[in-house]
Amino acid sequence: MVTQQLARRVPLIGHESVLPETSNYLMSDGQHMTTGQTCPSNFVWLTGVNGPPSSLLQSVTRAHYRRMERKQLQNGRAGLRALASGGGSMCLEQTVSGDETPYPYEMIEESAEFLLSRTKLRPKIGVICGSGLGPLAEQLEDRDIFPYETIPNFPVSTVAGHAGRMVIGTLDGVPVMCMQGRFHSYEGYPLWKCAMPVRVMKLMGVDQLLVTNAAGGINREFNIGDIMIIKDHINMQGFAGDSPLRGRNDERYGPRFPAMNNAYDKTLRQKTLELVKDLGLQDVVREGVYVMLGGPTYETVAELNLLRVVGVDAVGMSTVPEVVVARHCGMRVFAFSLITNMCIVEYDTEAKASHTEVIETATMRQKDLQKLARLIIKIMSEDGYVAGDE
Ligand SMILES: O=P(O)(O)O[C@@H]1C[C@H](O)[C@@H](CO)O1
Ligand code: HPA
Repeated sequence: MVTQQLARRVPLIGHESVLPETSNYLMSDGQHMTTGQTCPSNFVWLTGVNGPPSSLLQSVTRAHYRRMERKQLQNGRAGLRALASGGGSMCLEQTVSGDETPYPYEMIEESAEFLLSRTKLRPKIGVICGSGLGPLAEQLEDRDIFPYETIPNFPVSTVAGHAGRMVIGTLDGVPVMCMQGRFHSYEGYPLWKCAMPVRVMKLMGVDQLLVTNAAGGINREFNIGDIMIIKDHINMQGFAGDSPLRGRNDERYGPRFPAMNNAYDKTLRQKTLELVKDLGLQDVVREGVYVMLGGPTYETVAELNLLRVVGVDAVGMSTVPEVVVARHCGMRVFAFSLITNMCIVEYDTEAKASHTEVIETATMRQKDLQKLARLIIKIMSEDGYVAGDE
């Protein structure tokens, strides 16, 4: 409460190096600083608009600082860390690289505990719904629904076709937690933040993950509406030095250098391929290699030609960070792409890739996608995989 009032009442006024007039500053680590002392160089001051809100500021505790920090991170204005307050001012440390630092274990734990304390279900299977694939979550029964903005430390979805809710419920009696909407790096989120919900799932007890996405078909044998089971990926952003695991490694999740061969579980793929016949989907289900590009632009003809040469079957803008984080913490992963459009590889055409086409194809294929998702969840639950089983 106090932090919200602060956020509204105190504008940013600029940089100072010496503490202003008020004599006693409470540091976020519980220490005091006094007038004339020099603050560390990266900081800014907040000062009351209509006179000093001193009683308000003095009542700001360390917990409030932390909450404010999270608000700043969530609002995308990461990098402001409460350092000291007193009288009419508050000193905020500017951590310029703040948003590059993955959330500490405790913040992920806080999100997990928030959800666990509000649902009776204990899902061991997680699902991430891609663009236009959110209706999968409508299939769940006994649902507890959590809009992302209500979950501590969660980013928010900003893309059409991504509702932005965590839905926990049962599918054919199996408890499942389902992200109805995901986060992409083109929305401005660092890769670790795109994938942070996977760690929340992990701390809630999830050990198998079904990841879905919409993708453009590069393989010329594919058709719009096909479903490609992902057998491998090319982590293009990894080539450029970015990774959701970049930064200090937390061994509580997994090792510094996780293997990424067999990222997409072979047993699950084989069983699914055997059983799609029973769903009548054998003619539309394929296997292939997915590449993630950063987006939000769709690809140029030259880029698509390059991707085909290196063995890519479908191209998208997601999934890889989530899979990397899931594999790092020992989850078993199955992923599929809905081929929502065929990539345009001719120069001489007026045709254009569009998100409208992506959503329309996804809407058209909902029923089959739901059948397939049910099948995969059944296979996962009957297998009874426990993290680390491999
Ligand atoms: O979230 P996914 O990967 O399913 O969404 C794809 C990639 C872009 O977000 C969008 C482009 O149309 O669809
Ligand atoms: N390219 C990249 N991402 C996509 C596409 C595409 O053609 N279709 C759906 N997501």
